[in-house]
Amino acid sequence: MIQVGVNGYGTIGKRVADAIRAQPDMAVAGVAKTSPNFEAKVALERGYPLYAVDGERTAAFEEAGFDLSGTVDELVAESDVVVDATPAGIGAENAELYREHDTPAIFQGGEDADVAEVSFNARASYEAARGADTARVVSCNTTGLSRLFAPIAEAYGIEKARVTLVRRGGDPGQTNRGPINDTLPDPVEIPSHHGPDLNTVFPDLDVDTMGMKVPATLMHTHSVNVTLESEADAESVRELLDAESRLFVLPPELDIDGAGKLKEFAQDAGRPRGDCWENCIWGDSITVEGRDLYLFQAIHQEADVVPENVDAVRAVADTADREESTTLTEDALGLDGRIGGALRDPTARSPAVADGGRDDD
Ligand SMILES: NC(=O)C1=CN([C@@H]2O[C@H](COP(=O)(O)OP(=O)(O)OC[C@H]3O[C@@H](n4cnc5c(N)ncnc54)[C@H](OP(=O)(O)O)[C@@H]3O)[C@@H](O)[C@H]2O)C=CC1
Ligand SMILES: O=C(OP(=O)(O)O)[C@H](O)COP(=O)(O)O
Repeated sequence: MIQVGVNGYGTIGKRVADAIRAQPDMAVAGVAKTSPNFEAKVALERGYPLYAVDGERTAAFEEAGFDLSGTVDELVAESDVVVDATPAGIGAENAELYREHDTPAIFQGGEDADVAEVSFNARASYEAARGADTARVVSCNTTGLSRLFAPIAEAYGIEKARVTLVRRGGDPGQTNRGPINDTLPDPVEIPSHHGPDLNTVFPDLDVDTMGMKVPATLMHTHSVNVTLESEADAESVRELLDAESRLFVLPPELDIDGAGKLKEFAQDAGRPRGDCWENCIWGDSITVEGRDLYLFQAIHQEADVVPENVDAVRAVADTADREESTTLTEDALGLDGRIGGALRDPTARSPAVADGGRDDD
């Protein structure tokens, strides 16, 4: 069993902890937070040992009636691998602690690329992370684009890619985020940070990205244009993408017009928290004109990096190759590349549903 500490139990950390717990070869050593809020209560109810970020915070947890197992320093000492899911910039501050303990660490996309040896995407850079001391799971948007570009580059070659990213303003619980009544070029500079970030995964990819922020919380939407190096047709591209386990090519008969129905579908299908771990590509949007491919995809920002974090743990622990790890991850989560797979077989519920994961306590 790989003992995994999760430092930062917010939007990403709580999902990663549940996904780790669902794996047959991993256990959650504990989770760490700064404040004794509802997520601390959920962590304890799910049976995760709870740690405070430092000794100064322990009194607040105790006053709120939450039992602590210690501080982050002790959590790192208990862990074979740490997943750092703290807010952007805090991960870099924590890097020294992980080094001191000689504990391999996985960082998130809010950190600069130089926080880690490898920019990680399971489809594109798994092998580069094997046995590394540090890896950074690239951001939700970069993860979504890496999953898309890897098979396209292998099958057709990419001469040039152009992406407009229509980004959600904040996550559903982030009441301090916006915009609430505007559509912003964000960042206004071109390329947005996503293009250079993609180049940390695909050094030779010629890609331009433009970012926006809009008053939405559910998902990001990407408008993608790829000039291919060789001829293709829409049907063969659809088949290529449909064969990828972390890409869900939406069939038109589902009549899903946006992120709202996607989330509803995921909830109806029994996905924990209504999470869409896969990229959701509108099949009808896949169009090829000459060597130009066009499509729209939705990225559930809270969810797509979750299976990637699980694979990153196996990569740095060097316990499995890419094929073994991604298969294990997907089987344990019930990630079927369809979202509605569970609907077709009512007895086949995701093991990660309802109780937060595998019950091995
Ligand atoms: N949200 C998203 O859509 C995505 C986020 N990411 C990246 O993932 C990372 C985490 O983001 P997200 O989950 O949204 O962040 P959240 O703010 O939702 O969660 C952060 C967690 O870290 C805890 N925390 C705060 N400060 C510290 C600290 N000094 N040490 C340890 N823990 C601390 C918080 O605890 P408490 O609440 O008690 O203060 C909270 O549990 C960032 O790098 C982000 O860029 C990547 C993809 C998508
Ligand atoms: O990593 C993300 O987005 P990004 O790829 O646009 O930087 C996550 O959606 C978090 O972004 P945020 O910094 O807008 O919360």
